[in-house]
Amino acid sequence: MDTQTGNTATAPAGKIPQPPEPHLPDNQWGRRAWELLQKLRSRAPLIQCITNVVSMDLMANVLLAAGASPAMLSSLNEISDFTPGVDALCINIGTLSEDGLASMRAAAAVADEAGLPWVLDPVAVSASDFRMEACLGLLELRPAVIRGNASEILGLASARRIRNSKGVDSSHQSFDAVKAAKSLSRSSGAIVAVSGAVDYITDGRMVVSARNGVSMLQKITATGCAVTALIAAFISVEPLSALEATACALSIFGVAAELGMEMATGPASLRMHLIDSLAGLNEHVLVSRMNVLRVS
Ligand SMILES: Nc1ncnc2c1ncn2[C@@H]1O[C@H](COP(=O)(O)OP(=O)(O)O)[C@@H](O)[C@H]1O
Ligand SMILES: Cc1ncsc1CCOP(=O)(O)O
Ligand SMILES: [Mg+2]
Repeated sequence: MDTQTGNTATAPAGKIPQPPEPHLPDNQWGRRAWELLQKLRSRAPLIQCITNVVSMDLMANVLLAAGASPAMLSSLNEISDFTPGVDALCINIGTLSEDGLASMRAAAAVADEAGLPWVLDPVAVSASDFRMEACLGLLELRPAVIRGNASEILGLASARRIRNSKGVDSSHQSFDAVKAAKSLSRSSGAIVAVSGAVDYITDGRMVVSARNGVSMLQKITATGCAVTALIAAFISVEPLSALEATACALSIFGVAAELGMEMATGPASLRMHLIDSLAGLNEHVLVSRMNVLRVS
């Protein structure tokens, strides 16, 4: 129940105020993830991605394999016609330009106004003042979820470019950014996910860890971008439980990578087998492999 209004229907994460989500027992995550994946497969939500040029192919294919319908439309001239009709929006600043930023702002403003959930991926936010300022401006348009690697979350949470950041890859471990993630979640109203060997997801109060995945994911470009888009797809079918939807998306992506790794001989074949494994994922395999635990 919304603690401020007394309504049983609550605003999606990012649309403050947001009461804490109830705590899901550790042994229920597999069942919950399967439920959400089935919803996604049956509804085929339309996910608009305004993203970097490196990631478009993998992102669209991961969304399709999961059951969503991706659309990489990004022209400013199309936002007012197209964005109000989407189920969720994914914004990724990986190859940011002036024009791209104008589209991102316009689309996020439409989403905010319409109550559509949207997700921010602050790629390499510490690389330039331009990126940092762009992200800080986008935060004002209330993303439901922010997903980044540890260096990105540390930078964005401090609102200052961190010195030891290294382009798009992380120079920190995910655990090192948990405190920053909680603080960013509280200041932005968004669910914040830090990816890495262990993924951490927080609503500013509780922290959940998702422990699936394989280290070779770091050797395939745009896996972080793709999992952010997957989060957008999951929150579109469960907007009132954005923390659970985010943890399930990260975990399902990790399980698909583990299954793919059993057939892969290197990063290129892992990319292919990950997509196949995601498309073919069944309940038994998902439930037996999922490894999500509440840590605080
Ligand atoms: N060492 C690792 N072991 C297992 N999974 C990993 C590892 N590093 C990253 N991942 C996974 O790879 C995906 C991309 O995460 P990450 O590399 O942190 O993002 P980015 O590509 O944005 O830097 C996530 O699903 C994450 O869980
Ligand atoms: C290599 C590169 N350069 C700009 S965006 C990009 C892709 C980054 O993808 P990810 O954040 O998923 O590693
Ligand atoms: Mg990234």
